[in-house]
Amino acid sequence: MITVKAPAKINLTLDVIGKREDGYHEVEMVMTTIDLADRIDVALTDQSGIAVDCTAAYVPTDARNLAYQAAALMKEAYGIRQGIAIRIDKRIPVAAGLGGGSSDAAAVLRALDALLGLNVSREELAALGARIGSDVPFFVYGGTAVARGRGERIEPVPAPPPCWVVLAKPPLAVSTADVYRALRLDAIDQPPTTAAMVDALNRQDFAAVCRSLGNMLEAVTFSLHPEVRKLKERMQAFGAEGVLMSGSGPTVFALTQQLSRARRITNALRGFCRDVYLVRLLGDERQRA
Ligand SMILES: C[C@](O)(CO)[C@H](O)COP(=O)(O)OP(=O)(O)OC[C@H]1O[C@@H](n2ccc(N)nc2=O)[C@H](O)[C@@H]1O
Ligand SMILES: Nc1ncnc2c1ncn2[C@@H]1O[C@H](COP(=O)(O)OP(=O)(O)OP(=O)(O)O)[C@@H](O)[C@H]1O
Repeated sequence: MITVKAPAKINLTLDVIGKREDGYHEVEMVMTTIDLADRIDVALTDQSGIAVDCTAAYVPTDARNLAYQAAALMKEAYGIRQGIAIRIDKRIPVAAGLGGGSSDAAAVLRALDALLGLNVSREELAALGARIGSDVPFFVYGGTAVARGRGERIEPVPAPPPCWVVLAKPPLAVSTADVYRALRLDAIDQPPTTAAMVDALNRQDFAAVCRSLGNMLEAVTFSLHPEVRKLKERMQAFGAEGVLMSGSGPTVFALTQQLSRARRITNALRGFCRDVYLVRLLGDERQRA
């Protein structure tokens, strides 16, 4: 048996470039993994099938589970005859914009590769992951990266300078497909920020990282759920250096380099939001692992 961590991500940027023939959107975004992670046990069994068990009762454990799909793809691609048992200790909020399901899938791809000594290249694992979901290849790499295409083309970049991340998830689930469907490309009124973010990361300039935060899906989720905009405004008022919604939402995060400020924001948020987390970014060490 092997136990692996499946970290959540936040989007530092999310630029939508256009709509593609296949229905997906062409994006350019910077994502970074954070120290909030599911724990996943993966074991080989005598039975031939795949069994998934999850501590969160409302997450499906059948073929709809992205970790299940990862195991099924590995079985097919590498002729694995044994059964596979997966146990997910769910700590990442579900349908939150933090990529929990995608990270679980990537963790299972990496775990089976290690457990069976397959030595599959990262590129090949990422290509398999892309068949499960647009965010899975990013999690095969982890760390900080620019994702292009529909999210599957990954280019590692330096992690942001060390800082604290305060996350707040309002009590609602957001469907990524619904948000992309509601997006009107001709109504986007903010400029892309990915190039400026990559420049800020290369220069390790924290103030510029905060200035370059941007997410073109934010306005869409705000219009579907006005309370998410209110949450962002509150977090800004509490004095965070940078505040943004992650992915398709509804989680909003704040960045700050001062622990005392991070604690103050966290405590202020706890008054009216149940799901609040104070975590660190995962730095470059994951990128090298
Ligand atoms: C919002 C993000 O999480 C940002 O990281 C990703 O763009 C979404 O990644 P994901 O959840 O892995 O998405 P997928 O499972 O591949 O797609 C879910 C649905 O979102 C829409 N979708 C997703 C990615 C993309 N580049 N364009 C899209 O239009 C499609 O309608 C798709 O049916
Ligand atoms: N291993 C899993 N963990 C969580 N949800 C899963 C998993 N497998 C499938 N799902 C389904 O996927 C849906 C989205 O969950 P997830 O937590 O991955 O969303 P998300 O964080 O918004 O992801 P993204 O930002 O990639 O869109 C859930 O409603 C759930 O039913």
